[in-house]
Amino acid sequence: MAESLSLPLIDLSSSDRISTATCIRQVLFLCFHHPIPIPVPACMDYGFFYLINHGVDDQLLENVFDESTKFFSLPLEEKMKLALKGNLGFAPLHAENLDPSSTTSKGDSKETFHIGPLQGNEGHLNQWPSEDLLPSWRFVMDKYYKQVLSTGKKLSSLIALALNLNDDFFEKAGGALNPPFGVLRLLHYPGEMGVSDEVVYGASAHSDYGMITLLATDSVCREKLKQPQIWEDVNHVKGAFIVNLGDMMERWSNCLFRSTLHRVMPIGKERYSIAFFLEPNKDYVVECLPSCYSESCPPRFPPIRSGDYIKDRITATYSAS
Ligand SMILES: O=C(O)CCC(=O)C(=O)O
Ligand SMILES: [Fe+2]
Repeated sequence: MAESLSLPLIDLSSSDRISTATCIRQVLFLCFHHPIPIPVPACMDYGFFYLINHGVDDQLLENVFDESTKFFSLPLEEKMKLALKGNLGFAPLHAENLDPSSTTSKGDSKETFHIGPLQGNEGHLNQWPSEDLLPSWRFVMDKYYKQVLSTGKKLSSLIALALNLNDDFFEKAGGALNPPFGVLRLLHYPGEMGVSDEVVYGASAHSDYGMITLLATDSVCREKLKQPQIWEDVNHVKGAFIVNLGDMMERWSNCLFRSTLHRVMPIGKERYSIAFFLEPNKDYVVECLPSCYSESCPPRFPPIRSGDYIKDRITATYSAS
């Protein structure tokens, strides 16, 4: 049985930004691997936190869940009209395997829908269900995308502070989020348990690829950096996002901050969740942040174009199944 975990709460509306950033630093600090020691209270060593007072309307979030339920209830044939193109649109059950190293060839037991940037060069690439079928879909998704993007950008300024950078580093000085690249991902898990001793994952073990993930759901699991591995349930807290960092952020921060492995197990009933992945624009070159290396702790990774890094990771998850 997985243990249940209560994560630290980060209040995005707090006026004490320095204390909030310090708390974020404690939560995300990768104390196991980094040579620069920071005292971390054991209870903070999670890599995930709840984000409250984040500015996204509760009602809007509910509307997104409703629209998502309506979409995934459509006949497969209808959904396949919007099949993934350039990683945007619908991916059916078992199309993706989030753990390409696993021997489970069936792929994850979930279906997804991706919405990318609404404006700019990429804006026209999104696929939208027909208005006859889902008249409110586009309006609701559009509004949610904008609100959650704004939340992600505010959070990025706290993460910058937590990394001893100016709070506008990601938006202005570094230019990574100017413009940002965000992907809204709707997920539906049918909850099938598999037969006999076959292992079925809703989402197999993975860490996210990008910078910051904001997740709205009822539960998710994460793995401790501990042997033997212990999986613990992360409970749903009403009105809070579950936040974790992706591998790009770990790399960017020279492993000062961590991404954390997590997975979703089928529970025998349907489940919906809504993830938002915030990433730098595709042309941004991700190289060790100025505050994250020193003579004794040089950069561990070569610079890489954000778009190339994400593309390689996505290709691996769809080709493995
Ligand atoms: O559905 C969830 O709770 C988690 C989904 C997830 O980890 C992902 O899409 O990367
Ligand atoms: Fe994930």
